[in-house]
Amino acid sequence: MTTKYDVELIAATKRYGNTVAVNAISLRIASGTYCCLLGPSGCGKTSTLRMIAGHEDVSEGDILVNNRNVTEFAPAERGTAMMFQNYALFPHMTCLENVAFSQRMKGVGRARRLEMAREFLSLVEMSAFEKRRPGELSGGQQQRVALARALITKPKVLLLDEPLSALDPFLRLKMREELKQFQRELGITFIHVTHSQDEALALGDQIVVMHDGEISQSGPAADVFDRPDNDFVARFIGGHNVITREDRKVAVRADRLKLAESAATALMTCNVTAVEYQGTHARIVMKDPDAAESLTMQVPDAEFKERPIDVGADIGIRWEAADEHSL
Ligand SMILES: Nc1ncnc2c1ncn2[C@@H]1O[C@H](COP(=O)(O)OP(=O)(O)OP(=O)(O)O)[C@@H](O)[C@H]1O
Repeated sequence: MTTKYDVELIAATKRYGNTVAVNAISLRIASGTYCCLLGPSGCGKTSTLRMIAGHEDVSEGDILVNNRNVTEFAPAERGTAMMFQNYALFPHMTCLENVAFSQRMKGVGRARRLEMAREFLSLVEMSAFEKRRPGELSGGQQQRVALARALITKPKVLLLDEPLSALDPFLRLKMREELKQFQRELGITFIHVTHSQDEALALGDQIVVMHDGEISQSGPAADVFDRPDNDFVARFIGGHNVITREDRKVAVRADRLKLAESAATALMTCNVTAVEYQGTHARIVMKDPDAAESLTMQVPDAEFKERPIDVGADIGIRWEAADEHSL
């Protein structure tokens, strides 16, 4: 079966004056999938999303949505909808009016557009709040209204710019689950910008790691986590140590480093600089005296209780050859 792609970027570049925010990136996003654009601040994620949405001109290259070249199209003509970081709801309108707004702009009659808006408010379980204004809602509720407002345009692709960043940690997890559920139920493509590795791993069928305006790696979440292509991805995606072994660099996951049983089985000796107890495991930060960088090891809770490790101790560590990933 051939894969169908909803979004394709062909050597897309975004320049602001002399700043190259996005440098000739090419990317394909399969239909009906959840794609996360992940990377540190300033790497070009938002510019990429805004080029897809049509809120930002493309300096060079092309954007295809549903196999149509939309590079010169206005945002409303692209088959995409955008959900903004601060939700951008109109404060003077009720939830119902906010959701119905795009249909009013399209000239849909009042009765029909309110009926449609009610349908989408019901989809996000916000029917009971239709008469409230955004200022009278919690962050999570505002987010649901913003989602209904984006979905009412029946987009092929929903673009989400840091949609969870304004929420407290508890609500963030709950809304994260809900976004994934909506995406599955609706079967449309979601492209979600985040700087959170956890969020990208939890949500993304495809993760696109960006760095300095370029794509460092793109692939299924488990591939990007288990088989980082380079140092940047290994470090950024978290949970990996980059270790130099006889002039080659390897990545080893923090949960795959072990305390050596004896000096003879140790591959390295490190000095412990920090110990953080984290409930299910302890996070041990240590330094190889011959290297500039720190290493991190995760020790399961039971093991840590049996063999506690103190700051300042010199410990031997090892790992299995199968857990080494060459960079
Ligand atoms: N309107 C603009 N004018 C000039 N430079 C800009 C503009 N918008 C973004 N940039 C620059 O382009 C680069 C990429 O910015 P972008 O907002 O796409 O990054 P990002 O990865 O989304 O960052 P963040 O996570 O901080 O939002 C940055 O160096 C930024 O300073």
